[in-house]
Amino acid sequence: QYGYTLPGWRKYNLTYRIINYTPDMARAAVDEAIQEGLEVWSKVTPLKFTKISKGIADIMIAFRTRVHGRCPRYFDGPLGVLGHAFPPGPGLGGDTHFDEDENWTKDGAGFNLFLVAAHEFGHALGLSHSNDQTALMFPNYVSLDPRKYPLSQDDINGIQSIYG
Ligand SMILES: O=C1CC=C(NS(=O)(=O)c2ccc(-c3ccccc3)cc2)CC1=O
Ligand SMILES: [Zn+2]
Repeated sequence: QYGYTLPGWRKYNLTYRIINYTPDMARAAVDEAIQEGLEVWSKVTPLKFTKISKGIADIMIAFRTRVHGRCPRYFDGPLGVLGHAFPPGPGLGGDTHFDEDENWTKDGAGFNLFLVAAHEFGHALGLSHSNDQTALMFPNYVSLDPRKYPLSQDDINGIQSIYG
């Protein structure tokens, strides 16, 4: 069960923009992993996500290493933290960064971008971590088959408590 949920976005139509691409995967595979990571959540809420290719999106997505830009959180090189996302809000709110020092993949090798993205987008939408070990919002990465990796009831309860 969730400890707490942060206030969510006060709108259902959200935009996202992929600022840069990891060299680990084909661009189309990154686009697909991100889109599917967002669809995990839009399937169970009224949320709609629209991809834009310039300007400021609600959810700005980037691959970064170590200290990066004006981001208050840093990455730690290979392994360790894989990504971070900021809770809903203006500016940095909703922005999601992935650690470029990881090996991003679309299958079981390295870290599966779809899986980590789905988890991070949970944070970008206002969810905290779940203590339900079958939940997508569980704090530890599990490399289950990403396509059959359904949301747990705990994830659904959490997101619907914000955007029901
Ligand atoms: O707020 C935080 C702080 C630390 C994090 N650690 S992580 O980047 O190594 C990470 C851990 C687990 C996942 C994950 C959990 C369940 C399913 C898929 C991914 C994703 C990223 C991830 C995160 O979102
Ligand atoms: Zn960052």
